[in-house]
Amino acid sequence: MGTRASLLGPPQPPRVGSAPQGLWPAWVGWKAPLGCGPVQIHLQRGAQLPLRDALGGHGAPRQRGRHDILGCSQGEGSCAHDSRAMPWGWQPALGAAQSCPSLALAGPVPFTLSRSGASQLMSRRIYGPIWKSTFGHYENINIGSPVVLEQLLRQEGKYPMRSDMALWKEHRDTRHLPYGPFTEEGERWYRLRQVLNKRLLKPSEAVLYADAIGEVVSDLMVRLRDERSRSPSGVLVGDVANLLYRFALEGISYILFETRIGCLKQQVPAETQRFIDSINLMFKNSIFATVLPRWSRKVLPFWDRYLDSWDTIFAFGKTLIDRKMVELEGQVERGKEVSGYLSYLLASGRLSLDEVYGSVAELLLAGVDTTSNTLSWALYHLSRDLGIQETLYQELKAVVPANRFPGAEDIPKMPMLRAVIKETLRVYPVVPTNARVFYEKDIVIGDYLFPKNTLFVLAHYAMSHDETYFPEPERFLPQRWLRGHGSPHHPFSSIPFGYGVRACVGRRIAELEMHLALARIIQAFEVRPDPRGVEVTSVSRIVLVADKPINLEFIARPGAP
Ligand code: HEM
Repeated sequence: MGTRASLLGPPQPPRVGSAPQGLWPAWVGWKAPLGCGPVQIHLQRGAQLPLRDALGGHGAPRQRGRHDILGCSQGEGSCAHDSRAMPWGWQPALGAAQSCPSLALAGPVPFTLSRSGASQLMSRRIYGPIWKSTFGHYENINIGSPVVLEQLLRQEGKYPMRSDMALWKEHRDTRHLPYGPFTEEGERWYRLRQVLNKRLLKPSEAVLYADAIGEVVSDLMVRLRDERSRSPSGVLVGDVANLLYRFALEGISYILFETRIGCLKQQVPAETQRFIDSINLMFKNSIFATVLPRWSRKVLPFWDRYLDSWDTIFAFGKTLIDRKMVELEGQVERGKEVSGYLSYLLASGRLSLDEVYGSVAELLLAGVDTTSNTLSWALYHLSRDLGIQETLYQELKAVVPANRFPGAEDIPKMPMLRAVIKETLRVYPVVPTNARVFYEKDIVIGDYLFPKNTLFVLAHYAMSHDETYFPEPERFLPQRWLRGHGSPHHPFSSIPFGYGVRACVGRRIAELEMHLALARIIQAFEVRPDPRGVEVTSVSRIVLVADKPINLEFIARPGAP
């Protein structure tokens, strides 16, 4: 049955150590080896046809042109493909002068990786809606069309798998810790998600955290005013992503632990700072663990540092959870009703205490860079398009009286506010590449059958920048999401929170945080660009981040509460 057909894709990169298929199985901008050639893949049915012919009627592979365009001629140049699977298909790209807030403390790392989704776009343009790429011995099938993506994702089974997260699992296995929602698979994952989803995923349940988030937003505003007043002009805030990182970490910690951890204090508590440093160290050292051969773990310090930083992350969570346990026991003894997410998890009786430790650590990690970077991009664009910002401000003024702050009940009445976040996530899908492995069954797309365990890489950046669905895709136009405006787009063309039962569990919390914070900032300030006119672009580093600090001016609005 199995036959070989040429499938377009970049040439074979060299092997760099024993990149595990998992956390970041493949990500370094690699040098093209001698003898770049068309990549072969086993396909069944429709034998001998290039896959792109079957899908879109494109012509035969333009092998030479492909190499020229990708700067991948024999023996020189480097192909920095985005299309390799990461934690969720993410790619870290460290080494630029500025860094993602969570990585900033770790200092520069000697790797420079892919710039934004440009290479995804390039590959999609050259190869069509679906193409193959390889890294070491890993073969990826890249999906760059929402039509094909829909065909693929509609075939998901009950237990979808993103990628095998081997590196994270290694830590849990070494330390005998349970897996969380990212690392767990199959039936056990399903059971975990059923518990975690409750009290997080339904909009009506997420809204219960509005007061907690409002409290953290108030502290963000205090910090923002403080930083601004300390600038020479009295209005400039440098590196807003850093401030928003502290906001997002405080917000998600407050929701998860029902405890404030002091990220927005002028002096961050030492315990919290150690925890923040450990997140950075974990990401940094996992990069070494991905690219360096296994034997080097015994002779170089990165592996121990990787494990140690995870231990600190878990220990931080464990301390807060244990503290809460004691508090809860007291409350239950006094016959008091318990509320809050952690209380719910602990009281549900459906997770062991160990499972709660494992899940909370992974929820915490997922909920910080994602929201803070999205908010930073939204502010960056609003500062550059004062017309859009004014429309948003007028909407806000019409809905929220000047004597109070915006609340969760106002959000449904503010379509422009929601459109700004949607458009931000379209232009900067914070997870630019996701992945799926269908381990339960073979997959049919068009005329082709992919054997089970094929790694599909979902090129979300390319899809949400496709002009077929989003005219002038590089322009920030929130109005395209407003009813009666803009052209219809394919439902799978921009899915920043993923799809189906494995989609983001924190979506509603993230949206609530972003909407409330943005509304409060715009209510209080007119946001203007850095007067030095610094142009910022995106780079893929685990999540899509700014390539340099975003500095913005915050001009107080008269009469703001
Ligand atoms: C702008 C904010 C966010 C974006 C764009 C985002 C995006 C995503 C995406 C694309 C996925 C993969 C979905 C899939 O494979 O189909 C995901 C998974 C996940 N997200 Fe988020 N996320 C955000 C915020 C959050 C927050 C605040 C939390 C924590 C409360 C969170 C927790 C998670 C977890 C635990 C998973 C793994 C779910 C699983 O594998 O079952 N995310 N997110």
